[in-house]
Amino acid sequence: MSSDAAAPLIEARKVTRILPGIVPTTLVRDIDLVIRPHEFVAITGPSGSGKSSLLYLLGLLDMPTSGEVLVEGKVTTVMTEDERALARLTMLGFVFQFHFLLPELTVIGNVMLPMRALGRLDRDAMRARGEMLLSSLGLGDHMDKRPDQLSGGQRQRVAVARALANEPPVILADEPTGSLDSKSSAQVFEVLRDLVHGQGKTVVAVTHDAAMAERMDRHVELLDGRIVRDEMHRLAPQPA
Ligand SMILES: Nc1ncnc2c1ncn2[C@@H]1O[C@H](COP(=O)(O)OP(=O)(O)OP(=O)(O)O)[C@@H](O)[C@H]1O
Repeated sequence: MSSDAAAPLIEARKVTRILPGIVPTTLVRDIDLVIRPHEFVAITGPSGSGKSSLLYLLGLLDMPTSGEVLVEGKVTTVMTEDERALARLTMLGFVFQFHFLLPELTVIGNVMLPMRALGRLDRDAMRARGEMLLSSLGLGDHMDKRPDQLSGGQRQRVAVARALANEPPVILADEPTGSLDSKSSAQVFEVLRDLVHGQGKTVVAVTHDAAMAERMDRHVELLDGRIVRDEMHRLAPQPA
């Protein structure tokens, strides 16, 4: 393995996030965490332990009160908002518990949104890429439907396709199976697992599901905003 292959994709260094107020709320405290290529990382912990807050900080959707988040070795706190937005669009894909698809757009229209925001492809190329992504996720017959014509599991797979639109190396998922029945949940889990083991992506997913966390490669557990466990279950697979 070259040293480049193991270079961190995302790194939190002594990250603390405190919400100001009459009684300030500490969301996470003193988080040190290194996310490397091809990792499949579960973030678990009791309700209110700071899982979503940590994911938002790693995803540059929120800023630390102190400490640094680095993306590909670059300190993001000193970036301009435009530079952070570019890092988000190119490096990170997001999947949330509730899919957040735009109801007025078709499935393919939703998947093309991040490509439009980045503005690097023309319309035909965006559509072709969207079709390829949706077909690869078993949604080839649903591209021109609206999100409300799909099942919950299908909607969540559309959300995964949208997260992959700009080919980011990292997918951050907040309870991606939290609103699904067990069959759809298993399907979405397999999609995420294949992103790592089949396509060499990195997936970091917040989950309440202990069984799901045990099936992922690394398990980070939070309690009261701090990391209390960080275990590798198995080595991250290297791409062929
Ligand atoms: N905007 C906010 N205003 C006030 N308190 C907040 C806000 N966001 C989060 N908190 C508090 O910060 C703590 C951490 O919240 P966070 O959502 O990160 O936890 P979590 O582990 O993801 O919880 P859950 O599993 O219930 O989603 C909680 O005590 C929460 O109530």
